[in-house]
Amino acid sequence: MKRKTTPHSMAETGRMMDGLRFYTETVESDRLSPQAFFEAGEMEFAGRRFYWENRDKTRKMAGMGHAARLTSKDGDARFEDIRTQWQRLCSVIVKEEGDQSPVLFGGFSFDPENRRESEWTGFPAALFVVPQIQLVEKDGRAFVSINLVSDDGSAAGDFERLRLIRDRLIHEAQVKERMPAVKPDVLRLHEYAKADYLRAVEGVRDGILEGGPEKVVIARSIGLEFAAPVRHSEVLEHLSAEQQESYLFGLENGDGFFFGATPERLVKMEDGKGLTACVAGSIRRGKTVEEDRLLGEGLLKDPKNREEHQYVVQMIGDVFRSFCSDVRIPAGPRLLKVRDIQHLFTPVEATPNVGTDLLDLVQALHPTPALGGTPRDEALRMIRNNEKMDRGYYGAPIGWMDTEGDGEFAVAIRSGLLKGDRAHLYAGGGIVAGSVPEEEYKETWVKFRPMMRALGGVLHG
Ligand SMILES: C=C(O[C@@H]1C=C(C(=O)O)C=C[C@H]1O)C(=O)O
Ligand SMILES: [Mg+2]
Repeated sequence: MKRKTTPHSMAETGRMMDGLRFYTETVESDRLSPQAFFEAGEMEFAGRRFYWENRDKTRKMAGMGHAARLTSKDGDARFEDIRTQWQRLCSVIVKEEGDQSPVLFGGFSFDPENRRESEWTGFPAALFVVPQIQLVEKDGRAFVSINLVSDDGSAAGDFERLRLIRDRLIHEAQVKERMPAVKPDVLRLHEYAKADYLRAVEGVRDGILEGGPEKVVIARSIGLEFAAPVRHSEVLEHLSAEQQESYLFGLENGDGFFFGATPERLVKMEDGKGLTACVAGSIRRGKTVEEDRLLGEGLLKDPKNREEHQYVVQMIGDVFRSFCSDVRIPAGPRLLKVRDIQHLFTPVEATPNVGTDLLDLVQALHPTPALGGTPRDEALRMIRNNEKMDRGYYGAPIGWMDTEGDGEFAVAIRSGLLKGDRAHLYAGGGIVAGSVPEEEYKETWVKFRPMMRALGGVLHG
């Protein structure tokens, strides 16, 4: 491991003693499991960690501590608020050749206009963090960075302290016996307001039939109570073993841990390319190869599911055409099969216009009709009026950005909020004219399966 003795360019910049500086320093490490690293940070950084894996597993990240915590309470300006704060930090970065870009990781709430009191108290309209210690695994190589924001030139001592912690975390992640991951002991399952959910689906469907919006996504939540507080690293370990075709995310915010395994990309920016995906329309996996194939083929041909899907393709296409050139969308969907469910899937690629950044696309896309509906504003009003819950960060963008403008956001579905020995899990579905409430109810059970499986709950659907 390479070890620098001078805090990079701090020697020069430190002397200025004025103004904000954003220091970063990277070492490359071998043999480092990002999950073991996350777990190693439990004592020191509980409540201030995050975890991320993309779907193709070319990038895994663990973050500990907050070099900076960027938030916004303002529903309308939240994207701009985060962009402004991040750009300010990026403009004072002190970084040498070989240092990796620091990352900003976090998420947005689904609907900042939802003002219900809920389990989401303490999660602002936007919450992003720059970790003090960041592990990025890219194409199999592990880079550990220290990030430090300072405005009084006294960073050197803090840097030394963080180097010691970094080395200890690396060492623990490499050599310490990991605690065996066991499934939590579930005491109780709460099905909140099933009747309310069925009524909401029916009411929304009738509204659609009477000439209201064309599609509205209605969700519900269930609760689990455990015999003991559940360790966050264990949840991630189960999810990553069980949901290999999905993004994996975990964001700690004090005593809350928002986690999930989602198959749905919202948008990725890399090397001047913009990538997004339409994921909507669902059926369970078959018990045999043959049944699975038949279910998949049935899904591809099913008019109700094709309709759910098509609204998403239309809207995402419109957004991409207005922000990008060279937009490529396949003529029809294919299947996306993950452990517990199969979806209709249409990937989209384009070249973002000069001046369009990742947050522009996140803002314009959220929520797509995969989680909101068509037309968007009318659908959001119907969700607010019919869903008896607060989605919090469920269904909203979660992801990361670097200082170069690259990054990726996923749609935070197949997710839950864990607080000690309690968890809230969330799932919904796209309601269109042809939706049948009991069928939609069953579909939500299929979508609860990834979280239920990871948390030791009984699987339905
Ligand atoms: C709303 C969810 O998923 C969305 C709804 C789908 C559907 O109704 O077919 C499929 C994928 C997602 O677009 C969820 O998982 O909670
Ligand atoms: Mg559906």
